[in-house]
Amino acid sequence: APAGVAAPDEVSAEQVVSALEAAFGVTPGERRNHTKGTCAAGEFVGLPAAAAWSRSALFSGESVPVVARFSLAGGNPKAPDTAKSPRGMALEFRLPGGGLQHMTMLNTPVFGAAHPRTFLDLMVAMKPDPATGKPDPEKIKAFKASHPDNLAQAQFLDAHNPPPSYANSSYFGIHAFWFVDRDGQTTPVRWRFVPQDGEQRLGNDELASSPPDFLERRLIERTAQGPLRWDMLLILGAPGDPTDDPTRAWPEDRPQVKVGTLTLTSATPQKGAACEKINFDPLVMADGIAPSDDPVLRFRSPAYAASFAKRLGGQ
Ligand code: HEM
Repeated sequence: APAGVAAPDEVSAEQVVSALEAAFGVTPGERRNHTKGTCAAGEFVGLPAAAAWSRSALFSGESVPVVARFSLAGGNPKAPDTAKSPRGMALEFRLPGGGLQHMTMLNTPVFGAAHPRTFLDLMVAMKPDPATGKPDPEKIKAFKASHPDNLAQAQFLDAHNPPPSYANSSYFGIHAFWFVDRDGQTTPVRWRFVPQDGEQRLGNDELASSPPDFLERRLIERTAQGPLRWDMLLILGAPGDPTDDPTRAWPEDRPQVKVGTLTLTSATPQKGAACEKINFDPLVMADGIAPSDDPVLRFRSPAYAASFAKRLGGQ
């Protein structure tokens, strides 16, 4: 970059967390992003056939306890459950021997930023205009025009209404990761969790008529009725597939293999529950799964740490 101009990735975690705070305000003691959420718990059973690609203890075939958190994107603790924004599913797998594996996913197949700079610029553009209390449409327009890497996720969110329940959505790992087998051979992969309850979306009429809060209640009711399951699908990358760009999907014809099933058996409001004080940093990984060189994946870790440190300190 020319002198005095920041290179695309010269963005600090503190800058991004400050921009989230300016865009959404601060709820003391709470997450700076994905503030509204619900805890859940259950187990994951991996398929031993996945050992062909990963030696992770996830795929031993034994039951692995899971602490989960579902959420709405953004720092608004009162975000309406009809908002056409991403929904999150964060999983902490508690492996035998004490190891941890995190998967922190969204219900969009791609992300809205190829670099941390794009995410920062979006948060800056979303800061409410003091005159209206709302983001300035001109600033959003200018952001979109100057950040084409935001387009794919924005188009997906535009074209797909949100789900009526957290239980009726797929969740995508979005980034590429490396699976590492027993011999140290690596395979580029992506993954998604597909609901056995089926994918559903609110109709436009329901979008207009639904109350602001229904996701938490429906998840609690659904898990009280019986086990709630997602299949974990592994998508195998081919040579040349991008592993460093979360805004670009891989071709649809890549092999998809079922590698396990997540079962959730309970859900509770987040206050005081097990998921509340977890930092679902996606770089918390156990042996057998490794991060790609995706700059957004790498940046998430310090950003989550900055938010986590503040909220643990009561800020
Ligand atoms: C530049 C990119 C990103 C930044 C700066 C960012 C920032 C953050 C921050 C600060 C938090 C709150 C952390 C905490 O206090 O515990 C958060 C939560 C979350 N993020 Fe991101 N994020 C980014 C990209 C992504 C991507 C690509 C995904 C999905 C693939 C994602 C999914 C989530 C989810 C699901 C949560 C809620 C986790 C929980 O329930 O605790 N984020 N993000």
